[in-house]
Amino acid sequence: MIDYAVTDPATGLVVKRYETATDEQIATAVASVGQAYRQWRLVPIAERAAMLRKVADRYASDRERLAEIIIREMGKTTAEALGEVDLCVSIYAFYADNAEAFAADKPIDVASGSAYVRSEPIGALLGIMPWNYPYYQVARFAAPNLALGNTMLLKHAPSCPESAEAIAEIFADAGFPEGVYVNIFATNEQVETIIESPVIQGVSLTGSERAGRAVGAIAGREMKKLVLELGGSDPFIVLDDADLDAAIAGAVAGRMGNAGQACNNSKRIIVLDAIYDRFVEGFVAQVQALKVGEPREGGVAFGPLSSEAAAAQVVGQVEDAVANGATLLTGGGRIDRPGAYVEPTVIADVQPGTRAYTEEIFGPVAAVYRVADQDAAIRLANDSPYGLGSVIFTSDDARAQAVAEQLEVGMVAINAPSQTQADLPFGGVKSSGMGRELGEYGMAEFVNRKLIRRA
Ligand SMILES: O=CCCCC(=O)O
Repeated sequence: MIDYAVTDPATGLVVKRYETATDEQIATAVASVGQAYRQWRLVPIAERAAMLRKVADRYASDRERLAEIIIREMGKTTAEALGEVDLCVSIYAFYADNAEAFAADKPIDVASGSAYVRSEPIGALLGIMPWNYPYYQVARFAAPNLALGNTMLLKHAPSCPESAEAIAEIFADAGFPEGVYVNIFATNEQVETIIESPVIQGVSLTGSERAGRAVGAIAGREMKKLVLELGGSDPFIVLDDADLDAAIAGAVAGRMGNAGQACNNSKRIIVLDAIYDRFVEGFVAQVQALKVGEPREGGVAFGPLSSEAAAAQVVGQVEDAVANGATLLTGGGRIDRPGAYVEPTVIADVQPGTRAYTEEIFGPVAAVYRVADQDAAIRLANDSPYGLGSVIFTSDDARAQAVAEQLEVGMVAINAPSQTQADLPFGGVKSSGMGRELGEYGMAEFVNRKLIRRA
């Protein structure tokens, strides 16, 4: 049985417990999103967009209170929590401004007669979202799909029930009719039943590869459209002509943001031999200088990890790496204080075939790799089951372009750490998932592109 509860990772104390839904409540919720869809799809898109604008305004006006909820739920720093709320403002505003244009009819040139494609919603959807960005993960699924006319059930992470309720309340206050956005505290068994329901036409999951495979298997069996945004072990490639200071600062920010708990953190720092020693010296010094502490304290780089289990898992992965030939350059352990704190860590010499080489490490641990040249960097970058994002630092744009074209990933950032924007598509290939969120592409997944032609 999943236990929905807020447990403050800075103290380990349970703040509040929530009731898991009964099977009857789930059945009612499924029926309600199915019924609401019939009306919601007929509401003019401009009216749906206007409601999203109200959602954006509410995130903006309530940002401190909303930020405090996620600090308590998963230990994010105040600055990062406020940053996440602001990102949500931009996402809801982006779809409020652009949904109508994205959904406009698309004429097709035909030899005879006329034809166009109309973008229609497909029905009620299920969203399954994780704890690492409790508001933002929901926003990038909900905003484009509500604008398009789909309705949705939202199953949030068991550790995020307070933010899950806050999100549902914001939609209700913004005027979304009952049944258009419905939060559910569901079990995994109930999730399977929901996907099996003929009411549900699609599933979007952001989370672990394991969860993605489990939900994907059910959705595949039931022939439900699927978007998966899973893990990553993003390469951060530093070529020998890179601006070293910028690359070091970018690698620290790209790896340690959100305490290293983002799918698109730069988890593997791949550095050309010619500058490796200088890079590592500067990188380790900056990682050691990071202040880790109570998430509400000014100047902290990060607070605790999301839970005791998360901290134990990360430290276990580092210990396993070191036991299998990796070198610990700094950190590697728990911080001696109550709460799920882990030291900022750098490891080198990670051996192919070991867990740290292939697994995603979801915490403040950077693995640095020395490679002989650009081709070796590309080979190593692609030697991963994942293919989400990537970063290239070089002062030669032609080299950046050549490397970008050879990386097996969904996103490439040149001379800057990965940064999410409402208007840019987000997603990966290989075990990082399928489909795209954000930008125009984010409204192009759960859509019926209906052809209408005339003789
Ligand atoms: O875990 C994935 C979160 C993505 C964070 C981002 O978009 O920056």
